[in-house]
Amino acid sequence: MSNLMSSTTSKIMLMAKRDYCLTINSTTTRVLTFHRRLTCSAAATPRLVPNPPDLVKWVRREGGFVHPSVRIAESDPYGLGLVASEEIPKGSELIALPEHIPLRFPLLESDNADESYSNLVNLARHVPEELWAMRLGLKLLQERAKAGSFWWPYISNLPQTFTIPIFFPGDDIKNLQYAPLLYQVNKRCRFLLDFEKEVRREVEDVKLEAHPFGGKDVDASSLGWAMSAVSSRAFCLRFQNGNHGDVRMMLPLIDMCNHSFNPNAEIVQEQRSKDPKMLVKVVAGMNIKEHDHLTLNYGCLSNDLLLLDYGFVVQSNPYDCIELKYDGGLFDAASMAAGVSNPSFSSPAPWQRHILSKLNLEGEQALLKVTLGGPEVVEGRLLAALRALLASDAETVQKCDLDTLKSLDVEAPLGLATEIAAFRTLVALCVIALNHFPTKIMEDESLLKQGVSTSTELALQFRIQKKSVIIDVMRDLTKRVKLLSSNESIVSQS
Ligand SMILES: C[S@@+](CC[C@H](N)C(=O)[O-])C[C@H]1O[C@@H](n2cnc3c(N)ncnc32)[C@H](O)[C@@H]1O
Repeated sequence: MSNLMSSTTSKIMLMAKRDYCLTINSTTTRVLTFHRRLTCSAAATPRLVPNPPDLVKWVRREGGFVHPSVRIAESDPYGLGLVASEEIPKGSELIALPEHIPLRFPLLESDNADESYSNLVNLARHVPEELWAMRLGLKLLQERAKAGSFWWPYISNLPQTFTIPIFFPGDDIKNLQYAPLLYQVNKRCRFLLDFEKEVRREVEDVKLEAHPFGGKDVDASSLGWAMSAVSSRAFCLRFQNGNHGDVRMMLPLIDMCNHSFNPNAEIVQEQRSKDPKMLVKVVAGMNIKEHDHLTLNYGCLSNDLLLLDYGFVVQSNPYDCIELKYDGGLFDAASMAAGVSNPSFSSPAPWQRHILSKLNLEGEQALLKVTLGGPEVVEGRLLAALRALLASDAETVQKCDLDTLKSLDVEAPLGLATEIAAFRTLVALCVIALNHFPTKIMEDESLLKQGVSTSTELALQFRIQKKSVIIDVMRDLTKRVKLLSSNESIVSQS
């Protein structure tokens, strides 16, 4: 329960002042500061410099290919995007980039032997794997600071600000109303503040030639900018040859494509396209009409990840879900509210414990986070646990394999009564989860209508979507209970 929409006030939060800044335990430290207001409207997505060089021309000049009917254009409300100025047939090559254009962090010492580079690699070692975007962000900052960088035509076209929650005013972080996301935002803010100190310590006595950022000061704000630029734009390419594995890189121009779960374009890698000159290509996945925006699928991502890494939320996102903690006390309470007498979640029998261990819901390494929503509707481990713990006898359960217990497609593997009890418990859990949100969807919607800042709008949209996920799960399960109950009454009548 502790993980579920807790109202715990976070110790670290971003506070709204005239600019955006970050505070720790109420001691104001101006670190993440932007002199322009956060906004995501297209016309107001300022780039790093007012009139950056033409990116299309640069890619072509460097040996890349850009389809003659592809243009950079406003893509309201998504910022800039790529648009077809004429019809483009399915299968057409849209963009191709040679090996030297993507921006990556080559960790091979021989690739870059100078001292400033080794210092950069040393800094990157302080970044945990899950914050990989900061590692590549260090390389981006190095190139941003370098006079005459090869990538300046690309970097100067990057947005000046991002609508990512680490830059939200404190009130809007709270407005998200969802503990798992608040936890991630706070963790990232804390990391940036600590990393700022680390970077300053490491470069303090370094001479100018060896300075990773050409002597320029790097604070939490610029680190946050770089991390956000990378997390919202980098792609992960998979290499089969040369032991590269997965490599994250920034793909100039390709990263002007906005996201859709039904994209009209796709990325093809050099191995598949059999064109050794080009590292990566974008190809039309369907016929693209004149004025259509080119879109790529950034991945099957929940709104938590979309907001945290990209700064936007998708309505009715099929991959959105809510997190719950598997907790005996909470599940007993939900089960009793659903009309089950004497549920055994707090004190499972030894055979039930055995199943919980197999589901990794018990034991030292147990993973207690379970999810509702998304394509699965109920996470398989959670469904199997409910079915097994609400079943009356060990024998019936032990006859079923774990995959059957985990599947929502297998109807009532332990009998109708157990299935109805499991679904009713889930519906009661949904009610508890919904009641944890301090506001109702209708209140959120009327706040949205009042005209709010971009960060408030994003926070409101995010929490509306989370509540909608819960309501959709409740609807789905209630329908299943009704169907099962009618089957049950047919069985008892006959
Ligand atoms: C890879 S960049 C795409 C180019 C970007 N629009 C620009 O102006 O540079 C990703 C960013 O575009 C915006 N974006 C992309 N797809 C979006 C979508 N479906 N809804 C809202 N914003 C989107 C978000 O700001 C995201 O962080």
